[in-house]
Amino acid sequence: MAAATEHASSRPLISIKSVDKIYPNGTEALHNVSLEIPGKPQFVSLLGPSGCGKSTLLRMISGLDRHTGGEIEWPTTAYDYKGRPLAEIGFVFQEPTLMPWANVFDNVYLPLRLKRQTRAKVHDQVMDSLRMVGLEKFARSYPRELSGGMKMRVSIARALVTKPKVLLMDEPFAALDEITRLKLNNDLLALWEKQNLTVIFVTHSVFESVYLSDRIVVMAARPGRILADLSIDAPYPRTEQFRTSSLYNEHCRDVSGWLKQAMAGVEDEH
Ligand SMILES: Nc1ncnc2c1ncn2[C@@H]1O[C@H](COP(=O)(O)OP(=O)(O)OP(=O)(O)O)[C@@H](O)[C@H]1O
Repeated sequence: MAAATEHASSRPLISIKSVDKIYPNGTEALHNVSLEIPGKPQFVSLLGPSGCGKSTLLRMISGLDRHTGGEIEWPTTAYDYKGRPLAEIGFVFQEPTLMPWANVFDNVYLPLRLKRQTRAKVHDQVMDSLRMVGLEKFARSYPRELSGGMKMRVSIARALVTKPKVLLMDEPFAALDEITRLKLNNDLLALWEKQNLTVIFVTHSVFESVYLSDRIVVMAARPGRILADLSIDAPYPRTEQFRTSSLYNEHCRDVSGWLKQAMAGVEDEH
């Protein structure tokens, strides 16, 4: 049994092989994208200029949309009859997309309700998820009573309530003010370290990606493709001290260099 578990964790969680995506209007959003997400939890950022296919890649991984070429495999996970992975995936979008007529508890309960779980049965599970994001006291509040940062926390709690293996986040903090964003960066890292979770995080920000990630995948546009796969070898937990360190600055400089190349569409040796 131990050997089987060991074997499972040494296999990749997600294997993306030569994936293409051409939208029906002819836009080549992804060209020959290959990426392996290991079984051991990582914090991976997808960084790149507008239109390089970050959101498209996230949607392909989630199964929300189909690629037009190549393979996306989940070697340790079964598939449903439509070929979608049965691994629990949580998705957080830039907008919190909460139901305004439902309170915080019911918004977080939604994914479990869709799985036909009764409110009574999963009450503690929903409250645990709210506790993870520090909102257990706001279970009965309505979205209109919450700040932008709190709404985003509800959205994260909703994504985590099914205990996913993978959390896909599409520019989740882009619409928030700087202070709230920095606070949520720290909270997200604390959650990630506790939950045995893989996070795939889309961002435009070099600073945010270096602070959060142990791996940054830099993408370029026209067609969307991977330019660099970088590791950020700074230890966790990361704190304000890391943000002001020379190591952080070095990584930011390096990643900025790659981003500049991505924006210029230059693929020379870095
Ligand atoms: N449903 C669609 N139909 C046609 N083209 C699309 C569709 N969705 C995205 N695209 C195009 O595919 C390319 C990649 O888009 P995508 O949204 O994945 O990029 P992105 O890197 O996430 O951009 P941004 O950072 O601006 O969100 C763009 O040229 C976009 O216009």
